[in-house]
Amino acid sequence: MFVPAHITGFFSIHIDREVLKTGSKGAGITLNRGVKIEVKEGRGRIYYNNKKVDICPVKKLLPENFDLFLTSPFPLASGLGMSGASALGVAKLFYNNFLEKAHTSEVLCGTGLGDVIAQYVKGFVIRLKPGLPFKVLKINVDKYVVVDVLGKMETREIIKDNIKKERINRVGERCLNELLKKPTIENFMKLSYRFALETGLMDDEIKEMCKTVKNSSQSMLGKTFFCVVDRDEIKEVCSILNDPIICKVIN
Ligand SMILES: Nc1ncnc2c1ncn2[C@@H]1O[C@H](COP(=O)(O)OP(=O)(O)O)[C@@H](O)[C@H]1O
Ligand SMILES: CC(C)(COP(=O)(O)O)[C@@H](O)C(=O)O
Repeated sequence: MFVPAHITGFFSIHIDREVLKTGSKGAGITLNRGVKIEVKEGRGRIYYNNKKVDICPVKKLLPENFDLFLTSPFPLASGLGMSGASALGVAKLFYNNFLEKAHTSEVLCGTGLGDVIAQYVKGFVIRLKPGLPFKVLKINVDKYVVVDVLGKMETREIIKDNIKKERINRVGERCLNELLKKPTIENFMKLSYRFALETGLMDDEIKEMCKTVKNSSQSMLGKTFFCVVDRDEIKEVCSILNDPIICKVIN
């Protein structure tokens, strides 16, 4: 079982009394790299790249008589939707209503708001309303994405902070309105960079990297640089990055 990574460029947070209706609006891209999911009979243990871990949304979904083995080129908490991908993958294996189960577990754990929906839809995904049933604009793009993970950021700490949430929502709503006027991947990247700066979430090191690479920003919510490039730009971009991972948008 494979579930794609998802990079959110910008978003706004929408909490509803009903968990299913809780989620985010915003935009992001799904990648041809993500999480490989395998299960064996066991005792409810979760392994991520062979290391025993506790991933809240996955724990809520994994039956106690199975062990779960997750493999990914991306670390957890790097803003690439690894928690959402892991939850969606496990839900697909054990539940008919897998989308609702995965979305609900992410929301209840505070580890995600819209990743699961984007990872289900794939492509360049503009989320027009929070939660389920989803309402999205899906755009297929033929682009490469180069990712450079510089560190970690715990999603839960950010989306549960009311001061940060206010800034995220004010800037995120504005970015969505702007993107809908011109729904191109280039405009998405420009607005993602603006979002990272104006919310104060932009890491200084990533800000410097973005000055040298066009169509680049920081993945939300993580300390991860990403840029959208054409094939003939890959070599030059990789030459200035620390540990580049080359992906493609998966449609
Ligand atoms: N070594 C680890 N580093 C970061 N998160 C971890 C680790 N082990 C388990 N976790 C859990 O993984 C989940 C990461 O979720 P999140 O911050 O949304 O990351 P992502 O951006 O990859 O989706 C959290 O539930 C966190 O507690
Ligand atoms: C941005 C975020 C709230 C978190 O994403 P991640 O850190 O990758 O779990 C995402 O779920 C979204 O709603 O767009």
